[in-house]
Amino acid sequence: MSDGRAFQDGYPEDVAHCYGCGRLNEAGIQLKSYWDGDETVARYTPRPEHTAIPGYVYGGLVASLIDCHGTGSAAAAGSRVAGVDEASEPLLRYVTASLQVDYLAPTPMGVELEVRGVIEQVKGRKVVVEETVSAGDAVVARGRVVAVQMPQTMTPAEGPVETRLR
Ligand SMILES: CCCCCCCC(=O)SCCNC(=O)CCNC(=O)[C@H](O)C(C)(C)COP(=O)(O)OP(=O)(O)OC[C@H]1O[C@@H](n2cnc3c(N)ncnc32)[C@H](O)[C@@H]1OP(=O)(O)O
Repeated sequence: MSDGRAFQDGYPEDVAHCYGCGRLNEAGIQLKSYWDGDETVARYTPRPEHTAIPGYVYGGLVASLIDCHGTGSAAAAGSRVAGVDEASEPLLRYVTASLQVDYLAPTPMGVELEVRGVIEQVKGRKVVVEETVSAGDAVVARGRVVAVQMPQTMTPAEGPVETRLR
């Protein structure tokens, strides 16, 4: 995994509150994604409240990891193509247009999960990312995210962060 700034730490402050990946959302997952060669990677250990059946991870959490690793990977890939300095400048903002998830095997609790992304396409305002989620050697889910640059009309709500998160 490459060192340096996580993709999500490059989000502008006014859009850093996402439940899955916002660094300013203290109640959230705060997923961190990085380049690993041409692929992208994030690691996360689910918390007890992410339980489905005792001993197994809630599928919505797995989907959230795919979602936010996908949009983060899109931000990094799209910014790279646009010539943004990924180490220091704010990354371009991407939102989820489509999220597909296939659950291949039960996801065990108590294990660090690895999310891997492959950038399938960068085209105009759109980035497509193919992903896997693994628990140890087992691939437990596959996913696909179509991310599109955040529309101008989707402006962040006014007011303090605490109010926005209520
Ligand atoms: C910045 C950090 C934020 C972190 C975000 C974390 C992830 C999130 O939870 S985001 C929240 C959930 N997502 C949303 O609320 C988005 C709501 N949807 C929208 O705002 C719009 O529909 C949006 C932006 C996705 C697409 O807008 P629009 O400008 O109409 O796109 P449009 O110009 O038609 O399409 C662009 C490309 O995307 C494709 N596309 C658009 N929607 C979809 C879709 N649902 N499925 C597949 N492809 C799609 C189009 O086909 C087009 O591709 P191509 O260029 O190859 O023809």
